Amino acid sequence: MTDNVKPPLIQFAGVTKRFGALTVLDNFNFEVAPGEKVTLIGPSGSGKSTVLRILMTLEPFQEGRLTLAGMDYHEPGAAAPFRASERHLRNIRSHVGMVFQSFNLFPHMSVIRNVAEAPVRVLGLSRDEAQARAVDLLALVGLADKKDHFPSQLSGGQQQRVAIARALAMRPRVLLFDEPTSALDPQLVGEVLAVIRDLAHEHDLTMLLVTHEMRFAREVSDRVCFFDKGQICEQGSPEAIFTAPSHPRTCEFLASVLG
Ligand SMILES: Nc1ncnc2c1ncn2[C@@H]1O[C@H](COP(=O)(O)OP(=O)(O)OP(=O)(O)O)[C@@H](O)[C@H]1O
Repeated sequence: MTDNVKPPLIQFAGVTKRFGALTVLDNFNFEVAPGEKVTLIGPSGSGKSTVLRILMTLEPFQEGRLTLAGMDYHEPGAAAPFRASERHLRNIRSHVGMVFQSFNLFPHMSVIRNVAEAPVRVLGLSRDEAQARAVDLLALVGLADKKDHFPSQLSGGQQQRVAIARALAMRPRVLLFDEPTSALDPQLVGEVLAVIRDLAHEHDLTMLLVTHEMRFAREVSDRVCFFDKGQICEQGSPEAIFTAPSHPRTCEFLASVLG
């Protein structure tokens, strides 16, 4: 009989992360399979964003092991805090896309250049190749007609859709979303969630999301993890977590956010 279980794409093994005296992750273990869509939910300050920021190499961690597609974040003999050379971190980062709360577009570049720039500079694509890729991705997020606009000419929802296209342009192994709609006016949230929902349903991309949008988490996730004080207290299918949570902290949290 063949074993169909794929090795994890992401593996946190006993990771500890401290900010000075504050321990945010304590011996944290977490795996994500290729193609899986996983949502982290939980109270403010529980460490959800820190997990994404570590994956994006924006934060070092002190103990344990983290791998992405078999690549170890730490290099033997490399110095703290990252215990990896800048070159090594850059290589890992090129496989990870991240969409932040604030869209962080380059204000002086047109929309198409915002999307095409990193594939040229980091991946070495020709301008023509990168622009063709950008045109396709702008069509995917419904912004083909805005390619020559500048970020200041777009709504927040449109800017966030450009940020999604920009992250996809690097063809990442994993796409991270850190509260992608928190900075948006309520009437603009839907269009961004719709783009992410389509991506989740139609692509085999691995996605890790931190969101306070519970209905959305339920719709897009293969697995929902409830986070509290740097630990996953409970995890399971959206159905299991939202309709039959078993951990008292999950029940308390969901009662507070769902009313
Ligand atoms: N750069 C930093 N320096 C010091 N403490 C930090 C730093 N970044 C985060 N923290 C602390 O680490 C803890 C976890 O923060 P994190 O942002 O990961 O939580 P979160 O679950 O994503 O919360 P939220 O839902 O509010 O974004 C918090 O207590 C936060 O104050």
